[in-house]
Amino acid sequence: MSDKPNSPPALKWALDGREVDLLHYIFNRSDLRQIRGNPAKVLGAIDDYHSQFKPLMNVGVAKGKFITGIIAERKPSVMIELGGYIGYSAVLFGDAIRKNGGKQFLSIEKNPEMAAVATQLVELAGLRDYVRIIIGASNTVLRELITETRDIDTVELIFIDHWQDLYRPDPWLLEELDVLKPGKSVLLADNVIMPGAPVYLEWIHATPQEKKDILSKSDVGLLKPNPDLVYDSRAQEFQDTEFGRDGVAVIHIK
Ligand SMILES: C[S@@+](CC[C@H](N)C(=O)[O-])C[C@H]1O[C@@H](n2cnc3c(N)ncnc32)[C@H](O)[C@@H]1O
Repeated sequence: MSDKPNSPPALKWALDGREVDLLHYIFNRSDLRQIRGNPAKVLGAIDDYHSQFKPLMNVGVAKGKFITGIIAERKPSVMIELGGYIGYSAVLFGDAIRKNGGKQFLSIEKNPEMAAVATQLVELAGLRDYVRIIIGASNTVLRELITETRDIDTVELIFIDHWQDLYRPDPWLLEELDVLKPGKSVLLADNVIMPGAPVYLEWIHATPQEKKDILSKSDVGLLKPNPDLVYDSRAQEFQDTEFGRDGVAVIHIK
C-alpha cells in the first residue's frame, strides 16, 4: 500500500511535498516578523521559494499584475476563484479586493492539503477577514454557494484556474444557475495558451446555433448549459511568465 493511501498521487510538478516544504521555508525565514501581516512580502517569499527551490504552479507576477488591474477597474464586492493551490492568487487578489473596497475573495480548492497550506499563508498575510478558502470540488461548492447558502446571486468576477477539463463544465453550471449577467459578470480563464483550453474557448466563441450543435455532440451529463448566452472574449498574452508564454482570457457577457 502507498505510504499516503488517502492522498492524490504526486505529479511531476506538484503535490510531491513541496507545498508543505514551502511552509517550512517561510515560517523559518529570519524576516518572518516583517512578512507577517504584509501580503506583498508573503508573495515575495513564495516567489523566492519558486526561484530557489522548486517551481509552484502560481499565477505569478505578470498575470497577477494584469488581474489586479482588472480588480481595481471593476471593484467587485465578491470575487471567486476555482483552484486555489497554495494560496498565491488568494493572497494577491484577496489583498486587491480589500484595497478596492470589496468584501470577500472566495477560493475553492479541492485538495485539503493545499487548502491547509493556503489557509496558513492567508492568515500570515493578515487577510483572514477577506479571504475564505473553501475545501471542495468546484462544481459542488459553486452549487452550494448559489442555491443553498445563497452567498452568490450574480458572478461579478471569477478566476478559472483549476484543471483544463473543468473549464467548460463549471461555466456551464454557472449558465444553468443563471448567475452570469450582461454588463455585470466577467470571467477570467488562466492558461489559455499554455497548456491551452481549446474546448472552452470554442464554446466562448460559438454562436447560439454552433453551441446547439456542440451540445448535440457532447456529453453534458445532468448540466443544462445555455446556448443563447453570447460571450465577448479577448486573450491577453504574456511572453515571459514563470512558465513561458501564456495567456488569460477576459470574457464578458453580451
Ligand atoms: C493551477 S493551480 C491553482 C493556482 C492558484 N490559482 C494560484 O494562482 O496561486 C490548480 C489547482 O486546482 C485545484 N483543483 C483541481 N480540480 C479542482 C476542482 N474540481 N475543484 C477545486 N479545485 C480543483 C488543484 O488541486 C490545484 O491546487
